[in-house]
Amino acid sequence: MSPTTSPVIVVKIGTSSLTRPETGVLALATIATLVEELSQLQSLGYGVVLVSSGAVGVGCARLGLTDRPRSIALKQAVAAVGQGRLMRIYDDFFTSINQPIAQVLLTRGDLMQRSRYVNAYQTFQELLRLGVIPIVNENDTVAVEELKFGDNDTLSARVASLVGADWLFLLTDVDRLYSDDPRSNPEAQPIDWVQNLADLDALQVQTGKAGSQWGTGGMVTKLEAARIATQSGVRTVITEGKTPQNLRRILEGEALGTHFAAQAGAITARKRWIAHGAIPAGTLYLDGGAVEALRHGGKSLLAAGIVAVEGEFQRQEGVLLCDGEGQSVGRGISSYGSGELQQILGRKTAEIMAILHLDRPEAVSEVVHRDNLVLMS
Ligand SMILES: Nc1ncnc2c1ncn2[C@@H]1O[C@H](COP(=O)(O)OP(=O)(O)O)[C@@H](O)[C@H]1O
Ligand SMILES: N[C@@H](CCC(=O)OP(=O)(O)O)C(=O)O
Repeated sequence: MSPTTSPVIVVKIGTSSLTRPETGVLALATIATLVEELSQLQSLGYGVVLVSSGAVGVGCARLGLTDRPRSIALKQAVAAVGQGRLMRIYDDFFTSINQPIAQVLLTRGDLMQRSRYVNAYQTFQELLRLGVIPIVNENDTVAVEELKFGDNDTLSARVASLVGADWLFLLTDVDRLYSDDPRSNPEAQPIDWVQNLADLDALQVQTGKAGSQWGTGGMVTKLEAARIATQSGVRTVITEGKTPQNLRRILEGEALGTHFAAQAGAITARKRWIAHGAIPAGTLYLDGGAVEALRHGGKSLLAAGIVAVEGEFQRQEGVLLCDGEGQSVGRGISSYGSGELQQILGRKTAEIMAILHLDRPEAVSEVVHRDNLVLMS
């Protein structure tokens, strides 16, 4: 895969910024300004990807529904109405300033298999090379529960990870992250810089549960998005959507919004797929020695260090790695299926040879090779 060399930014805008909360009517001035800003960034040499919510909100407004649909079928039908309207509006605005756009609708399953992930990557690369701004949303109308992103914050983070973006901007209806929901707690303190997401636990940041009336996930999913993106080496910013001019000001160095530092040691494209594309099909529980060998010894995972295997999976499927307390250690691709692993867990090479009827020690593989392993906490 040969990546584009220009810096790439992924900008996610939520329903709460695209529509007026009281009426659900489109915030046309915001959309027009966003369109102008993104086109200018594109002409300044940035690769630009827009992740836009709004299909459900716009669909509801079109159909005169005043509440967000609860049933899955109604939501999927409403999204089908709204997505077309949304793209029509974007296309009108972008076309009036000669900026080509593309619609990319994804479901979680599209990033799951390595071949589909690489395919999606190549499509984005071509679009960026052609000077097109891809506009991404979840394919809400056909997404099934098990293969859904569920919210566009984490979708945008996975897209940023997929395309190897430099920046992810999460545009919302608050100007930054606060120590608590500023709508319900006027004492909430602004947070400008997050070096490491673990720092937020120390600061006891409260995120509530839901978002605004039309939003999905609120701040919880934005923090999850920041975790996914920063682990992939993408600097992430939460800032307000009603002033899209802030994007350029931030790129020029102004301290606006909440910034999350990209984590050191950015991982390769293949490891980004292992970490954020592949869906783990099972869990391997490791003993203390194995956790230590992975975290500090730079080693591959051997069967001897596995104490339990959960789930059913085939060779070359993704697995979660956890310590004895069930805390996440990382993710990897297993060289063995779950059936074989149940037979060889805790065993040494000579025993594995006998159990699997192998004739030489070299035929015994590491369970997760170092190249197929991503450490995460
Ligand atoms: N700690 C916090 N800091 C800032 N906003 C918060 C916090 N906790 C909860 N929120 C809420 O998150 C909302 C934004 O999420 P959401 O409605 O899902 O927006 P969007 O549609 O942009 O995704 C804000 O309106 C705010 O009320
Ligand atoms: N895919 C859905 C958006 C889901 C979502 O995350 O919404 P939001 O919290 O407004 O970004 C839609 O287009 O309505």
